[in-house]
Amino acid sequence: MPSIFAYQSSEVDWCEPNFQYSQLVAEFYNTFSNVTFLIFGPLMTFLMRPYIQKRSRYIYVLFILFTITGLFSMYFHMTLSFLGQMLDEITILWLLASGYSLWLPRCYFPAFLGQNRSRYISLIVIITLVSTFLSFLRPTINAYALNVIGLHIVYIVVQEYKKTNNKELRHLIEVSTVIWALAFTSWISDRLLCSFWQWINFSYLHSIWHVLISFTFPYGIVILAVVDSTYEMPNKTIKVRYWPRDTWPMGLPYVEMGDDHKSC
Ligand SMILES: CCCCCCCC/C=C\CCCCCCCC(=O)N[C@@H](CO)[C@H](O)/C=C/CCCCCCCCCCCCC
Ligand SMILES: [Ca+2]
Ligand SMILES: [Zn+2]
Repeated sequence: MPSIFAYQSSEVDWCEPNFQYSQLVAEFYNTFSNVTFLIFGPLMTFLMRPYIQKRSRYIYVLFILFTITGLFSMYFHMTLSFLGQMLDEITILWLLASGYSLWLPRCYFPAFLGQNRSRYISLIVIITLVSTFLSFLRPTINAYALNVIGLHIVYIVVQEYKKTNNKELRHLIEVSTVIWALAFTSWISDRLLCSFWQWINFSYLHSIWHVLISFTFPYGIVILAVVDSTYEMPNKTIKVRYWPRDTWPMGLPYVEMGDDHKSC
């Protein structure tokens, strides 16, 4: 049985041919396309610092987990090791769990919790701990299970789209849903249609997934922060801004929070 550190000890191998450019890096494009995680994580932490300090310092954990996901994903694609796979997937699991704990609106809580966030967070921690252990049983299905959680997040976002008249929020949801759909299509077709992509000599869909899914992070965070503010902080104003300039046709969304009262 190979060591968990050994190159190619994972049962999962992506469509990109291995060791094409270096003996050290198994999947070159899949490894370096994670660089956007290393940029967006620290950048979003910096841009959203005033919001985080007013809302909850636990949000720092989410941004740190996002950046670590990029590092572990690089390590996984560089080595295709079992350790790399598990570090990558377990970090994503805890990243999603932190997002659910912080921002899931209370109306989506299971009825037996009675809208109590502390009890809900305890439930999320228990489910995530159990899932962490279960992930070692059938490691090949972990990534599919994580995408099912991703589908649930999209479902919630679409429900909020139906409820709101806020044009800015609707725009953010439209853009992020398109980016997520393109990302997911790239991920699944890399998994299921690899022989076709190799036949046309284009086996880089998983690296396209990395770039697109890293863009859904700032969008997802901003959408959830805006939705959360309407439920949890109705007397605070929250403003969506874009980096590097609000006036540019494309940019990274982030939020600023004012402390002025909406109703006086
Ligand atoms: C109410 C819930 C709030 C949760 C908010 C969290 C928002 C998170 C947004 C993005 C996180 C992306 C993390 C992706 C990590 C990619 C690393 C990777 O590529 N790993 C692969 C192997 O290298 C692995 O096979 C991938 C597994 C699937 C991961 C599924 C992630 C689902 C993300 C769903 C984002 C939905 C955004 C919705 C916007 C409309
Ligand atoms: Ca490969
Ligand atoms: Zn990957």
